[in-house]
Amino acid sequence: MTGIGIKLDLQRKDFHLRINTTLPAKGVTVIYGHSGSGKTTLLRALAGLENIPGADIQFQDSLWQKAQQFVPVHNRPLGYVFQESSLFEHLSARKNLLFAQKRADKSRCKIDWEQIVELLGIGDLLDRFPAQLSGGERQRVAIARALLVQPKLLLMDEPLASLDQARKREILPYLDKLKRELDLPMVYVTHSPEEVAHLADYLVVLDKGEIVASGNLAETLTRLDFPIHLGEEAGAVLEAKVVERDAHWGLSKIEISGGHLWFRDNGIAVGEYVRIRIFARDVSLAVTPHDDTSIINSIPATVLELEADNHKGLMLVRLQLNDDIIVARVSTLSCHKLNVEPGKRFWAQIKSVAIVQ
Ligand SMILES: Nc1ncnc2c1ncn2[C@@H]1O[C@H](COP(=O)(O)OP(=O)(O)OP(=O)(O)O)[C@@H](O)[C@H]1O
Repeated sequence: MTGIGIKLDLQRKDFHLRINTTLPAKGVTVIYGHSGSGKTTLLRALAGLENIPGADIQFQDSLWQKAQQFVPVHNRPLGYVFQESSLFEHLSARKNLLFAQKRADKSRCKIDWEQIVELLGIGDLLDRFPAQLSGGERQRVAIARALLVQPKLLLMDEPLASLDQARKREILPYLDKLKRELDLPMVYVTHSPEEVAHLADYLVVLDKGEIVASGNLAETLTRLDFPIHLGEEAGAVLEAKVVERDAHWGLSKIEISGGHLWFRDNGIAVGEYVRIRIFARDVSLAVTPHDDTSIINSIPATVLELEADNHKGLMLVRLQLNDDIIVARVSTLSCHKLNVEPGKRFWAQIKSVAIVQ
């Protein structure tokens, strides 16, 4: 098996957790849901911090739990980062890291000290004790410590939850870097839409102990039957690369799978990858590409499906642009006039693009 198989059924007073899924063993899987939906319990069961009778847990070819067999947490090759950093208070940051390094399985020394210290920007903090670190710095050291155990899987349970907004913004780029530079699968629990937009490759949405949606981020976010709104609006998150900057007009050109888009330049260098959000309200449809409108972005798109929005005058239309999917909010009248139906080709006019930062 190539993924992470999880099957469990747990009844606790009025809380019932029922999971039967296979998560990818690559990239970042985000488990997203409201408080009390069962995210932490699921992560703890996967880690072996919780022994749920009858559960089946398999990581690639290794059985971690089945019938009477239960591999305890210290024998599972994983790193765990908690909501509040669990550093040893009496040890300096360096000694906390050395402790992890000693515990590491020497046969798997893939992640090296220098690389981790550099990636997490903690070189200047190593001689400080946890009490001398800010919340964000402590979490960076805690992540480094989890990585120096040389895990095959990194589990993170709301690692930014105890931080204020400014500190969260400070740490997200480090998590982005880890994701891009380490070939390490991660399962990341959060109830923050911002962290989903930033980090998720695969999304699992939990509600009252059940998975109500799961799949690749683009697929899951753009579902019309169960719209998951990151923030106040339906929309899509896409990966893009900055390919040109036009200083004269103050614009940047980014490449997505279906073509390119221009948006307000915000200083990101050519060659950098970014994630962008395109809200359904900013996408309209046209039969032909226009140059008589103020909208500069027009991309060929095929209608996948459409569904009534929560107002009868509006429809949500799911559109395929090569490998990417976006959603447009269009009036029911326009859908009727333009005869919008699955399989038809249009030009998606995209009014604005938000960079996920
Ligand atoms: N050890 C326990 N004993 C009894 N009930 C528990 C225990 N741990 C969690 N629960 C209950 O199980 C349910 C799911 O809790 P869990 O912590 O998994 O949710 P969560 O989605 O991670 O929530 P949050 O985002 O608030 O951390 C809640 O109703 C919680 O009160």
